[in-house]
Amino acid sequence: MNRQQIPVVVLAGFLGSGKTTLLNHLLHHSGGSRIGAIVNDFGSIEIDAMSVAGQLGDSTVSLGNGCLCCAVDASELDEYLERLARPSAGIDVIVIEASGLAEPQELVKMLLASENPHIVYGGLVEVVDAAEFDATRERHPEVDRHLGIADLVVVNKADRVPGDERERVLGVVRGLAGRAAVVAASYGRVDVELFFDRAPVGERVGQLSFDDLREDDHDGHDAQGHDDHGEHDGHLHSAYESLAFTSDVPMGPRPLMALLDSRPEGLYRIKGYVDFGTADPRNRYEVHAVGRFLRFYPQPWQPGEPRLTQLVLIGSGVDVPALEKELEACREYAPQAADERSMWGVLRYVQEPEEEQEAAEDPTAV
Ligand SMILES: Nc1nc2c(ncn2[C@@H]2O[C@H](COP(=O)(O)OP(=O)(O)OP(=O)(O)O)[C@@H](O)[C@H]2O)c(=O)[nH]1
Repeated sequence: MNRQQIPVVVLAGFLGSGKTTLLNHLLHHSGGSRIGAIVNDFGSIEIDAMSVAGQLGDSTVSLGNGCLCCAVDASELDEYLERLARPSAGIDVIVIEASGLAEPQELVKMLLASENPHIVYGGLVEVVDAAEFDATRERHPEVDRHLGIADLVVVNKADRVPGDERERVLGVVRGLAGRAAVVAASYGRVDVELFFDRAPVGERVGQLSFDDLREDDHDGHDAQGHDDHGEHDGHLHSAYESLAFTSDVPMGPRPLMALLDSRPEGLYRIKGYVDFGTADPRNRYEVHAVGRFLRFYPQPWQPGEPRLTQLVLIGSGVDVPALEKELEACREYAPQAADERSMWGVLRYVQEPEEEQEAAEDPTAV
């Protein structure tokens, strides 16, 4: 193999399965290897890019708003690959984190079609949420097809399911994944070597059915700049809408929790950062909802950091204008005098750091 060629690994998986968590794990455990990352967010606020930015400086680039699989042409992707693959960047491997609604075969196809001599397709890694696996397959049978073209499947969130259930899910995934390696993980903690030293790439690509990669060809709409991707029939994201919400007025913890606690079933994914203003002036609250799972992660505001709430909400069959109005109604223009009880509803969803650490380190959980 040409040693100059940098492998480009596609990291895919349904909404909230743990792609960004896994990417951060790789970045923290890359040893002497330098990783370049391309992050493709579905919503127009680049939450994923923000949560990996800072770790990589100029070796992270963000392809925001819209699924990469529906880019009109691959030129923007090529441009980023070109930038990261330049010898002066000193990068050893490039990871593309696809949006949770992207069609992986479209991305693989783009990489195979790339004329950049410095890169080589490095395989498809699919992340699966063990706790949501059955429900996701039920709604989206096409997920089976995604697993069928993967080179490595990470069955993540092993800590969230009991041992026998984990074995059952692993068995089903192995059946669907063909010859791909299948590993269980918690918080994306996979062996980094396994991730980068994927099976001989040329051989694997040769086994991908070209028809498989070609099917779903579309007429080239530009998804960039639109939050509504309804025109890409057959693609996972065709049934999803997203809302990007930004506010420089703090959010009232009580109304926001009332909204989140009664969120409709279809509102599958929420991510971003919340400013609760005087209710907790020291911390911003990173928030993640995946299905019925909801978690807040308080983090101190950095000096000079603009106090903003930035949320991306992704769902199917959601009344987006109504949701936006409800969020707007949570803004707190005239904060009450400090009332620590107002945060109780939020704190129910804050996990003790030790608890999370234990779950991640528990050898029986992986
Ligand atoms: N319990 C548990 N939670 C996890 C694990 N991995 C990720 N999470 C949590 O799941 C939520 C979503 O994780 P992300 O890494 O943002 O998922 P993602 O696939 O990048 O999400 P999208 O980009 O929106 O598709 C976050 O709250 C994570 O902390 C895990 O192994 N166990």
